[in-house]
Amino acid sequence: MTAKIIDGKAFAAKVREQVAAHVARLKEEQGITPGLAVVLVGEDPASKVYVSSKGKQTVEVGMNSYEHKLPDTTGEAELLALIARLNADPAVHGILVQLPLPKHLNSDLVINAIDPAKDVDGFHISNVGLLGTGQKSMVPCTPLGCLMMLRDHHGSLAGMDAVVVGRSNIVGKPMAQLLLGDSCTVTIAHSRTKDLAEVCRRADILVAAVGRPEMIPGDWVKPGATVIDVGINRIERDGKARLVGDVHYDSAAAVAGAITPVPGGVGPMTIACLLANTLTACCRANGLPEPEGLTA
Ligand SMILES: Nc1nc(=O)c2c([nH]1)NC[C@@H]1CN(c3ccc(C(=O)N[C@@H](CCC(=O)O)C(=O)O)cc3)C=[N+]21
Repeated sequence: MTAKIIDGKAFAAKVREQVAAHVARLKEEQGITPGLAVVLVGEDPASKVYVSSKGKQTVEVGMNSYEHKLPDTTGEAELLALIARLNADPAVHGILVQLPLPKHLNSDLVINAIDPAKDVDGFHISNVGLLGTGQKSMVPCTPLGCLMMLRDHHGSLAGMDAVVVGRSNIVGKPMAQLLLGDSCTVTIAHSRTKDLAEVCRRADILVAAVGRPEMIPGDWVKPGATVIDVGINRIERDGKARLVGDVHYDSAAAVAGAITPVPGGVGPMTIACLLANTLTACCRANGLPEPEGLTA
C-alpha cells in the first residue's frame, strides 16, 4: 500500500480561511478585532523565524499582532510585568510566550502568570486541568491540529487504538487527552517503553512526538495505519540542510494508510490552530458564539 498524504499545508490554509471569514464578521457586526501578543525573549534564530511567520499570518487573517521582543538579559520580574500588562489589555485576546525561554527564567512560573482565558498555547495549569477533566479549555495548538486532521480523515475515531510516542506537556500528554476524548484506546509510549516497536505496531493511529530524527521505521507501522508525524528535526544530509520528522517517511509511507509529511504536515496546522485559538478566546471574552469546527 502507498499511503495517502495528509496535506497539512492545504488544510491549514482552509483553517485560516475560516478564521479570516469569522474575523471579518466580528469586525463588521461587533466592531471587534481579535489581537494576539507574541513574546520572544532572546535571539534564538529558529524562534525568530517562527515568531515572524506567526505575526505575518496573524495579520493576514485580519487580526492585530503585537510582537514583544525582549533581550536575552530580561529578568523574571520584567517579563512578569509585561505579562500582567497584556493580561489587563482588552485589545489582547491571546498571549503566547515563545518557548524555550532562556535558562535563567522559570517557564512554569511565566506560563502560569498568563490569564488562562488568554493562554492560546493551552499550557497554563488551569487549561491542562480543564482539558484533563473534559471541560471547556484552551487546547494546545499542535495536538489540536493533529486532531483536526485525524477527524477529517476518519470521521469518528471511536474505538481506534491510538499510540502516542512522546510524553511532553506540549504535545504527547495533551494529544493523549484529546484522543481519549474522541473515544480512542490510548497508549502513551516513550523512550523507556519496553518493546516500543511492538507497541507501535498495535496502533491504528500512530502519533510520533519524540524529537528524534527518523526514529520510527516503516516496520513499526501497522499496515493501513494513520501516521501523524509531529517531529521537526533539522539535520544535514549529503552536505545539505534538511527538515525531517520523527518517522522514517519513505519506509512508513510504504505501509501506512495515511501519513503527514515533514515539512507541510503538522507544522503549518500548529500556526493555523494558534489563530483559531485566538479567535475562540476573543469570542469567549466577548460572550459571543464560538467558531464552529475550530475547537476540540
Ligand atoms: N509557546 C510556544 N508555542 C509554540 O507553538 C511553539 C513554541 N513556543 N516554540 C517553538 C515551537 C515550534 N513551532 C512550530 C510551528 C510551526 C512550524 C512550521 O510551520 N513548520 C513548517 C516548516 C518551517 C520550516 O521550513 O522551518 C512545516 O513543518 O512545514 C514549525 C514549528 C511552534 N512552537
